[in-house]
Amino acid sequence: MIHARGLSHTFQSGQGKNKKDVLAVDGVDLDVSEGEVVGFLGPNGAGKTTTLRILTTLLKPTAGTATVAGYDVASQAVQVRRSIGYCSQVGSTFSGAYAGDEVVDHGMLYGMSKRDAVAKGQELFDRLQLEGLWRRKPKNMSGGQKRRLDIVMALIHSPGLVFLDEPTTGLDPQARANLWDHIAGLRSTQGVTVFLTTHYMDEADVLADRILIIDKGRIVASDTPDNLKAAVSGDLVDLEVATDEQVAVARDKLGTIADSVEVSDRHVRGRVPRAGKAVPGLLRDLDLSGVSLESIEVVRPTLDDVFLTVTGRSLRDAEAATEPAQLEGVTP
Ligand SMILES: Nc1ncnc2c1ncn2[C@@H]1O[C@H](COP(=O)(O)OP(=O)(O)OP(=O)(O)O)[C@@H](O)[C@H]1O
Repeated sequence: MIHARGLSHTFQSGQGKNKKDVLAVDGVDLDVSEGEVVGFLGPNGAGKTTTLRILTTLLKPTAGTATVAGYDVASQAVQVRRSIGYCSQVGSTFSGAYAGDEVVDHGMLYGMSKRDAVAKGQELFDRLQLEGLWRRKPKNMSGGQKRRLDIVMALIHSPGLVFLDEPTTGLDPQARANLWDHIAGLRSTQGVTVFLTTHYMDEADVLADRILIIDKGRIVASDTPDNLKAAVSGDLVDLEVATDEQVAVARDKLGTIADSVEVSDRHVRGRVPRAGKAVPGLLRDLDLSGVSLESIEVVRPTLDDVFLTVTGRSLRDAEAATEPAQLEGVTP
C-alpha cells in the first residue's frame, strides 16, 4: 500500500544571511501492507506531518521516492488522492453549511453521484455515531463529533487507505477512547488500511499493529508494539519470597534468565525478555528448590520505555539534544 525509499524533504527557512536548510525528513524508508494499522510516532518537530504531507501529495519530496496505493506521489498525484482519505491535524474547514451537506458535496468532488454520496454519508454517520447530526452545523458539534465528521469526510469516497494526522489531539479521555474504537473499526469492519501519526504512546499501543518511530527526520525503530517492548528492556519480574533464607536461591534462579538481579528485603527483581514464556519454568524451578513465594508480579515495559531507549530521551522531553541510537534488532 505504501512504499517509500530514501524519502527526504528539506525546507528553506529564513531570509538573506539567516537563510538555512531544515532537513525535516531525512532518508525515510517505509512499507505498509494492505490491512495494517501503522502508528507513526515521534516528538514535536520529528518530521511526522512532513512525511504525511509527502505521502498524501501535498508536498513534493526533495529526494527519494514513494508509491501510495500503487501510484507515484510525485508524478501520479491525482491517482494517489483518489485512492486515499486524509484527516489533517487541523481538521476539515467547514463552510457553515449542515454537516450532511458538507459530506455530500465532498463526495461529489470525488465524482460520486448525489444519491450515492447521500447513501454513503448516511451509512458513515450511523457507523461513526453521528446519527441525528446530519442537519447540524459542524461549529455546533463537540470536539469528538467534529473529529468523527472529519473521518466521515475522509471515507466518503471509500478509499482503501486513510491517513490520520494526530486524530485525537485536543480531545478529552472519553472522546479519545471512543474515537479509538472507531479507528479500530475502520480496519476490522471495513478493511481500511490506516496510517496514523500520534505523539501519544498509549494511542499507538492500543491501535497499531506496527509502530514506526521517527526522530529528527529518521526512522529509528519499526516493529510490533510487543516486539519493540521486548527488544528494549524486557519485562520486569518481581518475586517476593517467604523467608530471608530463600532470597539467595531465588536470586540465583532468576539470574539464570535475567541479565541482572536486584534484591531489596525479600523482593528479588530482574528483567527477562519474554516473561510469559520464561516465568512458568522459573516457578517450577523455584518450587523444586524449596522456595515458596508470597507474590509474583510481572510489569511489562511501556512504549515510553521504548522511546527512551531508541532516542535517548523521553517523548515528553523533546528538546533534549541527544543523538538517536539505533536499536539492534528493531531498526528497519
Ligand atoms: N514550512 C516549513 N518551513 C520550514 N521548516 C518547517 C516547515 N514545516 C516544518 N518545518 C520544520 O520541519 C521539522 C519537522 O516538522 P513536522 O511538522 O514534520 O514535525 P512533526 O513531527 O509533525 O511535529 P508535530 O508533532 O509538532 O506536528 C521541524 O523542525 C519543523 O520546524
